[in-house]
Amino acid sequence: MESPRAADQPVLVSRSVRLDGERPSFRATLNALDSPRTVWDAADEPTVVAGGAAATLTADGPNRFDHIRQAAESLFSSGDVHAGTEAACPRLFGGFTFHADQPTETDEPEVGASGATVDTDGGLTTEPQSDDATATDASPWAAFPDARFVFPRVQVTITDRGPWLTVNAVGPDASVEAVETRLETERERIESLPVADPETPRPGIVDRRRTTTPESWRAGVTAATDRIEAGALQKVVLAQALEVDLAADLAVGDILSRLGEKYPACNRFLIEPAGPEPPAFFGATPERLVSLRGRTVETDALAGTTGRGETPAEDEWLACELLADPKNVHEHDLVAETIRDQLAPFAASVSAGEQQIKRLANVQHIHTPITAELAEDTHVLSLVEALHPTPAVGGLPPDKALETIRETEPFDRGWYAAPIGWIDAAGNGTFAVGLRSAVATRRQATLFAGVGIVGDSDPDREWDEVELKFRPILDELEAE
Ligand SMILES: C=C(O[C@@H]1C=C(C(=O)O)C=C[C@H]1O)C(=O)O
Repeated sequence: MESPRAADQPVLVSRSVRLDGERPSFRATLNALDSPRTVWDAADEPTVVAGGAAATLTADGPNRFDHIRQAAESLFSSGDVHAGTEAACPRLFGGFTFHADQPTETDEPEVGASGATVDTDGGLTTEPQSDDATATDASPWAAFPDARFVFPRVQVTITDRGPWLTVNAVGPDASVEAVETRLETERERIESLPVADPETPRPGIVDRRRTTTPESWRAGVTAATDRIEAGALQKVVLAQALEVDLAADLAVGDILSRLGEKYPACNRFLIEPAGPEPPAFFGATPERLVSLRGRTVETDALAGTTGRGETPAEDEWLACELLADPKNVHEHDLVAETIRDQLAPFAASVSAGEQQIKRLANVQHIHTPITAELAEDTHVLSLVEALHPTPAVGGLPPDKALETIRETEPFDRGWYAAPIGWIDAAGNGTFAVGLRSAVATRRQATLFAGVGIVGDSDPDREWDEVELKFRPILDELEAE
């Protein structure tokens, strides 16, 4: 049964089926899917592993959130969807750059009425879409536009009650019959994947280049604290990049699988642009930007950091010291207050929980959970736009902080510290902040880590905090 379609409108067809047998291995599933691949694994949500692009939405510039929202609404409005369970419903996965006006090097296919570029696969072909960027481009972000969302061709959703498979198609040639046939072949393929398979060893690092020397870091932090003391700025988050050459090929499935074991409270993600050997942006971030279900919003203020102890008693001591430290509490309070202010125009009510400790394998953070009930129906991307960047990754006031970041950091943040997540047809979604992350090609990775600077920040202690925040990814790249 086909839905009516306008001749000039892309049509979306989506079908899902429950997979039988034991859940296939995460790595085997990821490795079996075509690029561009997506991984999304957030607390209290089903894990999604997806591949291929039935449609790709891209947008540039300061209005990128709005352009993607409009393009997504238009895409989903043409839907002929049978999902079987809510978790298997078709979704768009992607993200944004940190700054609004990155130079981009994408192809320019047809531009949709929304201002976003909508590129469909015209049905169910298996040709990879073309992007010009290759591993030899100077910026690791050359293949990442200001905003990019992929509507996957194949989506495997692992729920508490078992795995589901979704197959999507978009375009004038998309047909229910072709999608149902593909659903059957993909089901056979995924069900026959191994439930366990051997991991490859960590690749090892042969060379590393830090963007920032200890001297230039000290100078940058001191210039920022001078600005704060002069009253022009309250807080700024300064970051560093670390570029490493790998001794063996990067196996992103293995890295994500180990990150999941070591950082179970974090949100794992993988985003690939298109191309035969696309770069990958991946990580395990502790920070949720926002999640929206209906009119209920959940978010987190996460800022203020200390290390882990050698013993549970030392951990506890460090946590108590962190919660009593005026510098870290000030840094945290600025974030929590700003998030509440940013949500206020949308909300009938906003409430913040108790300050608590979020304890990860490498660090401990101060964490305040924040919830809100919206006054009216709102798309998750409108909230993303209002919240990004929070002072946990930008600063206060936002304009002065962004100016300081641009003047100080000698590299492009790209998608680091920016919103990464998913949206569905109803405008629900979850977005994380792309931290504890790297952008990598087969033999090279660039890692990012930043710290909040307030008036009494000490450059050397902040340097040590950057080191701790590189650890999650660095540990997975260094040979044992
Ligand atoms: C900027 C980063 O982390 C952010 C900064 C923190 C801080 O300054 O204490 C803590 C958590 C994050 O909000 C990063 O991990 O790169």
